[in-house]
Amino acid sequence: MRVKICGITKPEQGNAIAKLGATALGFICVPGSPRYVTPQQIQVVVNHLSVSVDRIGVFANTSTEEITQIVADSGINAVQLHSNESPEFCQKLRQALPEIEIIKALRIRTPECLNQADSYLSCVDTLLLDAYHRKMLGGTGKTLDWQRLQKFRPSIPWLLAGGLTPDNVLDALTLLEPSGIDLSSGVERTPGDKDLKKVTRLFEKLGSRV
Ligand SMILES: O=C(O)c1ccccc1NCC(=O)[C@H](O)[C@H](O)COP(=O)(O)O
Repeated sequence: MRVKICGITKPEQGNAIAKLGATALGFICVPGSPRYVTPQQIQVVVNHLSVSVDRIGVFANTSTEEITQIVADSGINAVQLHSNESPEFCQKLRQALPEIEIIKALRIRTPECLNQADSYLSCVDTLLLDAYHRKMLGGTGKTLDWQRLQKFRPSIPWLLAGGLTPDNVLDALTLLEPSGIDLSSGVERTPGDKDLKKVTRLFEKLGSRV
């Protein structure tokens, strides 16, 4: 199972989290987020990595040109689209960046929002389900209603996000079988400052599932 730890801002934390077992690190390329990092800051974290992990840039309504530039400048190998990007936009991005994994995040406000997934299946590699928040795009700490996701079985891989913590992750995984999980605020001290003790506890809980 993939384990993405998102909102990395510090090189030493990124490296430690990768060594603890994360298969992907997420970098917030959304100005205004308390976890925002520049392409140059991402590059420093990437250069510090002593193990191989996916490096996922998180974007919100950014142009294909800007994303392409940030990919070139930062060393990321996957792009997560976390706002209202259309399937047409995803298709355009795929043409611009054929070698890069494209992850489309769906923020689930009502059970009907899950139906949006169908229109992205042919133009992205991976889906991510996150909780909806009126004012924040991500990193909210809000959980999804896992019971209602039990019939969500898309034909492409998907990641479960939204309010996961070392304490509740096994409850979620008892109900659901995502291809991976994504955590941010549940393993932090403050936004952008990861708590390595919480990350360690997460991997202890996950055990052989990773
Ligand atoms: O984390 C942010 O600050 C953020 C800002 C703008 C767009 C997306 C953002 N995060 C996206 C993520 O992938 C988070 O890991 C995801 O929302 C889960 O966060 P959490 O509920 O805190 O585990």
